[in-house]
Amino acid sequence: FYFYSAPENFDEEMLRGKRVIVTGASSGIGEQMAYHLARMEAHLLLTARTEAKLQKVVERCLELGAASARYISGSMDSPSLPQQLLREAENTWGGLDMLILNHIGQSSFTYFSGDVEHVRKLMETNFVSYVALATAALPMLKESEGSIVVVSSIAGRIAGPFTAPYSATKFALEGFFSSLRQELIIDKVNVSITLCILGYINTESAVRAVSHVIPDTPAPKEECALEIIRAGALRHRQLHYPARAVGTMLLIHSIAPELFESIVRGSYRLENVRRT
Ligand SMILES: NC(=O)C1=CN([C@@H]2O[C@H](COP(=O)(O)OP(=O)(O)OC[C@H]3O[C@@H](n4cnc5c(N)ncnc54)[C@H](OP(=O)(O)O)[C@@H]3O)[C@@H](O)[C@H]2O)C=CC1
Ligand SMILES: CC(C)CCC[C@@H](C)[C@H]1CC[C@H]2[C@@H]3C(=O)C=C4C[C@@H](O)CC[C@]4(C)[C@H]3CC[C@]12C
Repeated sequence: FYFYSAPENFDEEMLRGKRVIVTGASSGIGEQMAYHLARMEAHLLLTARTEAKLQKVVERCLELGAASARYISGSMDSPSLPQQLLREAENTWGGLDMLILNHIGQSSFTYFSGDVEHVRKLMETNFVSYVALATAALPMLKESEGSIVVVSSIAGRIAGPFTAPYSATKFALEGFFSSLRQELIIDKVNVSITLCILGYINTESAVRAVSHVIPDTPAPKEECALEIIRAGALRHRQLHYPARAVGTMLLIHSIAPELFESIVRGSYRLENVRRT
């Protein structure tokens, strides 16, 4: 389960002075990752659409001890932003050590409405932009023997109802980055790729989207963010968080998929699913 040349133990010092890009850093797990990295004295380049929120996150990062912190705002459905971001890293740092791909476009937890245009756009935001960012970052990551961290979901491994477009984008990520990882190994390029398989996390947007349907208690975003950074720094190929819940779901699904799916459907408050 470990990428070659993986260090054994995590030490927060590993991130000190490292040059890190975090996408989707204005809220949720991305914001929490920025705060952890700031505490660890990393150099930060953050991105999301909302400038006012990014400004506040950058301020807080500087208070927490970031070696430096700046942001570029913009939408990842625009094809120019990935290049712009990596150019900024090159110009200000002359390199990059870690690329954390975390942003997602808005999607609602409901029956597939038939909106194909939404699927096209979500693919662009949640998947194609990840490919574009990784592609633009690879030359610098090769040079630094750095890391790519891809934040995905259990919904990118096992599809439940009400997440059809979102699940599709997350399944795509695993296909692309698992293939790319092997090409890097064949080419003896020491850039690690960590895929994060997350369960339900207590970010504002997730709780708002699903708490009326899913009665489970979500896991804490702060711990989740730290585990993602840890897995990336240790060059692990995969992270399950929360480990026990995600591990159990994957295991049961692999043994008895139909039974698993019916248990999931049975646990939802279906009468509360909004039909729009
Ligand atoms: N929370 C959960 O239960 C789970 C989350 N995950 C994964 O974790 C990651 C983070 O999720 P979470 O923290 O909950 O999400 P949030 O909704 O809290 O954060 C999403 C981030 O992406 C940004 N964003 C939204 N639209 C765009 C866009 N078009 N272009 C660029 N940035 C955009 C948002 O900022 P802004 O609006 O300012 O652009 C925000 O910073 C995602 O990859 C998600 O799939 C996986 C499993 C479960
Ligand atoms: C294998 C699964 C069928 C088991 C059920 C686990 C459920 C409870 C968990 C696992 C993954 C979770 C979703 C997720 O990954 C990300 C988002 C995006 C966010 O904007 C809105 C919430 C949403 C849809 C989460 C909703 C809750 C999900 C389905």
